[in-house]
Amino acid sequence: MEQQTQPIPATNINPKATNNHNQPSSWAKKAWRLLSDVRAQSPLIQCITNFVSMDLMANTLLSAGASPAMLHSLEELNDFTPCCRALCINVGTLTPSWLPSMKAAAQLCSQLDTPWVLDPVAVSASGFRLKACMELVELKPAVIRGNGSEIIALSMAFTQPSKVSIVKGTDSIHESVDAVEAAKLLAKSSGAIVAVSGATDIVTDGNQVVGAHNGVALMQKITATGCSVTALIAAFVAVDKIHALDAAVSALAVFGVTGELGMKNAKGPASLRMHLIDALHGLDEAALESHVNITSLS
Ligand SMILES: Nc1ncnc2c1ncn2[C@@H]1O[C@H](COP(=O)(O)OP(=O)(O)O)[C@@H](O)[C@H]1O
Ligand SMILES: Cc1ncsc1CCOP(=O)(O)O
Ligand SMILES: [Mg+2]
Repeated sequence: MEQQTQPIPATNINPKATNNHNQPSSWAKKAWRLLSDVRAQSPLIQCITNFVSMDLMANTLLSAGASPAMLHSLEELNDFTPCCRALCINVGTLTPSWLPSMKAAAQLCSQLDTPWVLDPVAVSASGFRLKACMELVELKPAVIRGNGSEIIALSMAFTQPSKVSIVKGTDSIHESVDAVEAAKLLAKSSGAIVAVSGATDIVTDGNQVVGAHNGVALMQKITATGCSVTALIAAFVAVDKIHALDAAVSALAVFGVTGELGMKNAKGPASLRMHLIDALHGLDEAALESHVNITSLS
């Protein structure tokens, strides 16, 4: 049953808040509708992801109401991938033996018009990884989500390959706002919605730029929060593939809000990890509406 809409406290109405209808509360309503659809439809989400993230990613999807499946065997794709509503590909612990599965699954999704989402973890850590990510981008992801350094490097690989800076770790050395132009270029060249996570999560289709300002800095100190929010984007895109930008913004905002709510009970990264999952599972419309902070950055 749909819950009653709560009035929004005046302090939560941001004059720059943006949406398709120019109504301040519209983004919160959209995010709530998408989360409700994920809970109602429980879309099956295939995740071909790194070993570090499998646990948190699966639990994040379950807490949101989706149905995660961490299947990556090439032999299973023809049977399994067509049953999925969306696919999440994450190159965090990439090896040559996994890449053919990633490409085959992405190709299947493109043929079936099933949305898929790419997380280019540590894209510039090696030439092998960078080439693999570029090949995956050619297979038309609906959304690419990375941190600032990853999006800058991946965008640069297509525009100025000789200038790709090597970032060896999985953590960003850039602020997300430093990656806006790179994200726009990557979105235009790939056709994907590009999302950059950070203190402000930025999402663009190459023209429109939206910022989601939720979350807490301690989320960076839990490994695989980035991977997990990418999978959450896949779940939101699964229930509204026509509006991938709205789905990506909403998923990032919802995850950020659960970080803020989880932080109320957390003592450090380990307990935040637990409380964040609990907060996602229990999130209601009133809490979402009063915390969501999304603005236009165009
Ligand atoms: N300084 C910050 N303040 C608030 N939230 C943050 C901050 N940095 C990262 N986050 C949040 O943490 C999650 C993971 O983002 P990030 O750390 O950028 O990804 P990755 O782990 O891939 O590097 C995202 O939901 C993001 O919004
Ligand atoms: C530490 C690490 N090493 C390879 S993948 C991975 C997890 C990265 O997760 P996230 O990008 O969400 O921090
Ligand atoms: Mg990451």
